[in-house]
Amino acid sequence: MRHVSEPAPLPEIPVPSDQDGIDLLRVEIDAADAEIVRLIQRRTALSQAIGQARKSLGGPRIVYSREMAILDRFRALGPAGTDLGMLLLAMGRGKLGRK
Ligand SMILES: C=C(O[C@@H]1C=C(C(=O)O)C=C[C@H]1O)C(=O)O
Repeated sequence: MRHVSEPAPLPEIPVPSDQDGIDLLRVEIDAADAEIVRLIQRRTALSQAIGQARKSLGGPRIVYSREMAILDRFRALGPAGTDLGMLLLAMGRGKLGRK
């Protein structure tokens, strides 16, 4: 099976000393947010496709061991990271996640 490799470490960001420097960082934040939204949409679609496949194959709705492994990765971002990971898992469940 193909594995997605870990992304390269991020370069340090020098603290800007003027408004132009701040504006430049804001351009990068806007680009990062757009990419984050795109990736969340992609992640949600991937998760829902797997959920639908498992439903039609008669498998479980949720695989807790896999979800724990995913939350481990988000733990690197601190307590808010775990919350974020849980939100992403909930988005992936979509209709399947509702009782
Ligand atoms: C997508 C899957 O199904 C569910 C959704 C997951 C997710 O969004 O990452 C993880 C585990 C399962 O509860 C999977 O098993 O990989």
